[in-house]
Amino acid sequence: MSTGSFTVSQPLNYRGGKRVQPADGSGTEEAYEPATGRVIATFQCSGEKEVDLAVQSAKAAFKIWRKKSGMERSRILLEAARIIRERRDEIATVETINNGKSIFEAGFDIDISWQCLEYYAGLAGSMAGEHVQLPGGSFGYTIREPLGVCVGIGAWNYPFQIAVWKSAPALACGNAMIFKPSPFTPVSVVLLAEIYTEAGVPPGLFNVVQGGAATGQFLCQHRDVAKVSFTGSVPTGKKIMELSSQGIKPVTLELGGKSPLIIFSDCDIENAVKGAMMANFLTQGEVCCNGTRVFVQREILDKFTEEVVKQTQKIKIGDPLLENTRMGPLINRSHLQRVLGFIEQGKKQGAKVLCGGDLYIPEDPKLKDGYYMKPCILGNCKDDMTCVKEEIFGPVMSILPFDTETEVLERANDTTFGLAAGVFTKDIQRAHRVVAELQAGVCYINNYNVSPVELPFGGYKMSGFGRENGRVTIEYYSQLKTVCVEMGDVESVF
Ligand SMILES: NC(=O)C1=CN([C@@H]2O[C@H](COP(=O)(O)OP(=O)(O)OC[C@H]3O[C@@H](n4cnc5c(N)ncnc54)[C@H](O)[C@@H]3O)[C@@H](O)[C@H]2O)C=CC1
Ligand SMILES: C[N+](C)(C)CCCC(=O)O
Repeated sequence: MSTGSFTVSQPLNYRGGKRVQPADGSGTEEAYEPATGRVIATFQCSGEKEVDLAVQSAKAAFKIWRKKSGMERSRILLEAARIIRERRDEIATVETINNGKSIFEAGFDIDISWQCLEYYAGLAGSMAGEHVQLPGGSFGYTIREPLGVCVGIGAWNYPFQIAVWKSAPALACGNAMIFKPSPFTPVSVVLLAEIYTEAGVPPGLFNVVQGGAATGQFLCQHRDVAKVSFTGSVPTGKKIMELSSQGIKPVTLELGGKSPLIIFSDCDIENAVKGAMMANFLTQGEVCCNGTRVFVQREILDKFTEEVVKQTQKIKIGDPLLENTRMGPLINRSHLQRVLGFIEQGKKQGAKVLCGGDLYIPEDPKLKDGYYMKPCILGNCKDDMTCVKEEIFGPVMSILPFDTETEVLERANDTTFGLAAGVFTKDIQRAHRVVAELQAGVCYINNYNVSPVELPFGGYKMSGFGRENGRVTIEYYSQLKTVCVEMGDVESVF
């Protein structure tokens, strides 16, 4: 498969165990191949009727699935994990074509996806409640039950992985799921739906509806939807919470961030430079938990800056399907313009471009309409600059000098976001002391942006609530039933 040649299989909705044309529509959308700017799919957004059909189909599948034992569900999810592992390169290729991230990186996203399925398959058999002894031989017990039909709404930066992070725990707990990907990246999640069917889930257990805001709203408002798990921006997160509140539906919100990465002068500089690059340049910087505010202790500011600029300039940009490419195009033209706009504004406010920050035109003529830019490092940054305060969602690192631990903690926490944070130091007491003060849901010590599926992921403050991955996520996809058992006679008040 080479860039510019991929054909998308249609239709892109998936219901009742097969691809379907939506029963009704609310407009059409186009999906692009960011590497070339080519339209790869035109598709209809699902209307209210199609959303309802998807919900009815999921309800029917839920009736079958919830009756299966945890071990039965586990076996099917393990089979799905095995198929994903087997088709890793093919799925990664589709992800790269539709998202633009390098094939090298997309492969890791697919690895994390099958690992996530294996992890929740492992937990499916041990979902259990408690037994509580009460006076007089009476007792109570709790049962952890699925919620029903859950909705997943995803962003475009990790299309396949986001769909798995939501569906693996949902299905493991015995729920059904309807997933709506971002209209920018409609393609890979349909492969996931087909894989679930091949692995043996009942038809309708995992349905896909395509569309944008209107389709998303129909899903959140549907009376038979029990829960909504959302990954995306803060403004949309607020709307989803509002819509879901009408039906008292629980929500999980994985929203944006402007995370701090604190580099102390006693760190291992080589690792800190690698960490800062991991914190800023994966998926062209379009990562919610990126550590874009890089605070560097003044003693090592020059040395660190020189090295991180040197390494950033070496990043190989270009055709994302080539094995040695490390940075592909951004998601679309308007997002590219928005990211470049942040850099322009930063310059006006006094930031200094230390490298990159402009368009990149690859030599290969077929890539000339792609959305490439050179990764950017901004020096001379101040805390109140727009580029330091707002989420850019592109390959732009801001370097901010600091002097003391107390000062840097104050500045690091001075944001409405709270998704992630990182610290590089060799002083282990300081590392834990700093982490204890950081207002962030995910903290890294001496690394950044690794995401083992065994660990919970999610934000503090306006970065959202609820968690994905880790054992705790079982609680977000299940509800607790209490059963009180009387072993004696009823002592009535009346
Ligand atoms: N915390 C996390 O795990 C992640 C957070 N993000 C955040 O996502 C943002 C970028 O992703 P985008 O796709 O541009 O975000 P977005 O908020 O525009 O869209 C996200 C999803 O919500 C849908 N949507 C939009 N309006 C809706 C409405 N009124 N009702 C229901 N659904 C609606 C979209 O179609 C899309 O599927 C960034 O702010 C980023 O930080 C992205 C990835 C991971
Ligand atoms: C995999 N990781 C940690 C780099 C990013 C995951 C969160 C996201 O979907 O942006």
